[in-house]
Amino acid sequence: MDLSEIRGKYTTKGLDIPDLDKDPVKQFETWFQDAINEQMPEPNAMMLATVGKDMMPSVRAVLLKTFDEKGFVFFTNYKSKKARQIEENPKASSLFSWIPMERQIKIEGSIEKISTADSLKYFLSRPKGSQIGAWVSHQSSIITSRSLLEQKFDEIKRKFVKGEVPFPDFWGGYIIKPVRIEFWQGGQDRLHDRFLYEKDEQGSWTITRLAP
Ligand SMILES: Cc1cc2nc3c(=O)[nH]c(=O)nc-3n(C[C@H](O)[C@H](O)[C@H](O)COP(=O)(O)O)c2cc1C
Repeated sequence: MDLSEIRGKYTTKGLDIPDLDKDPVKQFETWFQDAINEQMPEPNAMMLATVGKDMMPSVRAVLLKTFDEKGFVFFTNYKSKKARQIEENPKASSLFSWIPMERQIKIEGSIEKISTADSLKYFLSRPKGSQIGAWVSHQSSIITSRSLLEQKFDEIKRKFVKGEVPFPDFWGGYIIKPVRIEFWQGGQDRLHDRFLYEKDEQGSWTITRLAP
């Protein structure tokens, strides 16, 4: 299959430093709101890359659930492959790719578990089916069939038919604390705009333009 002629045309007009907020989290919020307004499917889906001690990178989608000056939070299974990699090497890179808008945002930083209290708060806000789902799946382990998964779901559903689904201690949130955030916007003739925010030792952000 020859893919050499597949090539998008980027048309967005140029972007400059004065167009950007000095605070990358505010800039992220503006672009995130644009992605919602433009009805991007699952606008909060981000690709999360982690690398364990074997140095082999691994990437997968997760859903961003909150963000603020402290960082970017998603939820997952604390026994998954990504959790093991994070334990071995608490650094992550994540990517929001809103290609129909000719935009991407890359976030890099350290990563750590959020507090159990915050994970619990979010767990309680989830629909019961998702709460049960968290119990069913030993995420990233090998399973022999889908029917086993469905059986387990039914079993757990029956078990917790009355009352609340207990909070699994192997499930919760991670926060990426960014040190670098890059905003990319496509431009004509591959003259894309790239702006890199970097956090200095004092915690202030500097912005530089990168070659596309
Ligand atoms: C759009 C989308 C959103 C996802 N969101 C999450 C999520 O928020 N948390 C999660 O653990 N897995 C999520 N997944 C599944 C992950 O991509 C992945 O399969 C799973 O977390 C296991 O990854 P690991 O084996 O690398 O740990 C999502 C998948 C897709 C396609």
